[in-house]
Amino acid sequence: MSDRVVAIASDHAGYRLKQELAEELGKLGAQPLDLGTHDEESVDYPDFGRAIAEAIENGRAERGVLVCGTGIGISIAANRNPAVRAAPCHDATITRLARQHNDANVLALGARTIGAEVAKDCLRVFLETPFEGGRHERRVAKLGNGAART
Ligand SMILES: O=C(CO)[C@H](O)[C@H](O)[C@H](O)COP(=O)(O)O
Repeated sequence: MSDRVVAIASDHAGYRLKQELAEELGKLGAQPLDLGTHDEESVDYPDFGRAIAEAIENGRAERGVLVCGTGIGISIAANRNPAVRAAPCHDATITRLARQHNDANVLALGARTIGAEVAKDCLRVFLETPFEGGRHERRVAKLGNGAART
């Protein structure tokens, strides 16, 4: 994989896993763009979902990774931006399908619901799996998202 920019962000619950995944991104050949949070002090996940969405929308990052306690709240926040297709994932299989069928451009993970090794598996699959296109192209187009396919 080339050194594409992948934005990464979390709330307090996801902070530690976010740090591990930022390091993992480098090992996978991507360039992490860390949009916070920067410690475990309590913060609000919508602020970080929005930050990732803006980075995708304005082209600062090609993809995004979000971590909160469950991956749910922060993905809901990111998905309010039409440039984003954020998928909350809990294993490699669902992550693969999120790329192949949904062309997900943001991976959302729950630091309180999955372990670090599973999260790293999800990250690798998220980066390596191409969108299948074909029948899925039409369906993704109907989502109305304007983001480029990557
Ligand atoms: O999972 C989350 C949102 O879907 C958040 O990361 C938090 O874990 C959740 O909102 C609970 O927050 P807390 O203040 O850490 O109890």
